[in-house]
Amino acid sequence: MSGVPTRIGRYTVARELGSGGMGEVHLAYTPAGDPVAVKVIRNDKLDPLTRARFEKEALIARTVIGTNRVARFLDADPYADRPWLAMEYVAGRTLLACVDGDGVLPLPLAASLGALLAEGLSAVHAAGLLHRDLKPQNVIWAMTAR
Ligand SMILES: Nc1ncnc2c1ncn2[C@@H]1O[C@H](COP(=O)(O)OP(=O)(O)OP(=O)(O)O)[C@@H](O)[C@H]1O
Repeated sequence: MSGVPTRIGRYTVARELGSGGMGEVHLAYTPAGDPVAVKVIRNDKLDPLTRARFEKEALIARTVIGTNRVARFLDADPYADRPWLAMEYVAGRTLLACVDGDGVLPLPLAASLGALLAEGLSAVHAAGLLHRDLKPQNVIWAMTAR
């Protein structure tokens, strides 16, 4: 973890789940012990432009509704020293890990997955947000039915 505090907002950080161009995503827990995923802007991305983009995304993310194909927005502080956004933790494997581990998806499964992704993306677009980075690392095959 690059200088990430052990507490972010009311959440206790447990471990890093992954990282991307703008931030790191951590598994953290609420005071009640429920898991959440908290995205924090990377130390080297605290420039005004990235902050402004993150602020806009956090504002819009709370308006994504009507789908359980997108991790639910919970809370955010885009004005913190290290701006953060908390969302529902989705336990499972990324699509990349599934394909790397198990091989290419059978066609009917790939087609169903495409339909589910389109459902999630259309809810994101309806909220006025462009994903801009849909890739197998960002698709999580949830362990439990949703
Ligand atoms: N809600 C979540 N629940 C569980 N794991 C998650 C969640 N969100 C992200 N992750 C994990 O964290 C990794 C990094 O996510 P992140 O959103 O930072 O990816 P990115 O799109 O590459 O980043 P960026 O938007 O900064 O370019 C994902 O590949 C996934 O494994």
